[in-house]
Amino acid sequence: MMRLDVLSIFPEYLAPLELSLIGRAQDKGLLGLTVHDLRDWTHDRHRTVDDTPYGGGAGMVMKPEPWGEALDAALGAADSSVTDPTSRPVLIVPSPAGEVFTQQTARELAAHEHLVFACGRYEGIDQRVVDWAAERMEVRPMSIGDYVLNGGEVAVLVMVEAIARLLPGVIGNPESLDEESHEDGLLEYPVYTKPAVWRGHEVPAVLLSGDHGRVARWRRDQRLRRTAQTRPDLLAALPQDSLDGRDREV
Ligand SMILES: N#Cc1c(-c2ccc3cc[nH]c3c2)n[nH]c1N
Repeated sequence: MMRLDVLSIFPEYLAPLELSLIGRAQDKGLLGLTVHDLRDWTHDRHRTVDDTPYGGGAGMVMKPEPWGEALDAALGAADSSVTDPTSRPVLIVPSPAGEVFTQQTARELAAHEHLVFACGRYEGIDQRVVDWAAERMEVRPMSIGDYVLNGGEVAVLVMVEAIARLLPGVIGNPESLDEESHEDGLLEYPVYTKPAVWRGHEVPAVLLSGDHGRVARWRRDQRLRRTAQTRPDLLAALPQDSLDGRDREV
């Protein structure tokens, strides 16, 4: 069972992870999620987690001491002598300066036994926390996209959902993971359900034909057209042998 620990000064921000698929996966014992309040590792009356930046500048920086104690607790008796990389904890630090989180990243991280997420706020976490942690475990500063958020919690919601849904048993029908956007480099095909006509818009006739071969070819064509139109960069990145000659004529 994968273990996920999330450290934040706003633990209630992670409440949505108790819902739906992720919540049911926890109930089924497919993953273990613990959200920690970073302030539990402060020792002053005001439960202080931030201070002014060395070198001056606007805003505040998150103090290293609470993070050090919180990570000690989250890592517990993590056995640093373990050689299998997927058995060692990974510390994921949401940051606009991190590597971009993609479906490939989600697949990689879904293979690990223990992920720890450190949600920063203010101007960020004192860099020494990352440097200290990197002496003990894999540390991956991670960005969910080229825009600026106010903290790491939203990014953790995104990453945990993208990772957890790949774990065996979390998604009811694992076949629904196939042909999803970004799973194999192409965008997904358009989907339709009843009624056959809605506000003058008809379902494509091929989908009513009962000819599974034709439907499969149509869906493949739609994926290629959509990708070429909306994300040509993804087409360009596809391995040469993944598109047959016909595909290239899209
Ligand atoms: N991941 C990610 C982020 C962030 C981010 C993450 C953490 C903090 C802590 C203070 N400000 C933050 C912004 N902004 N944009 C992204 N893609």
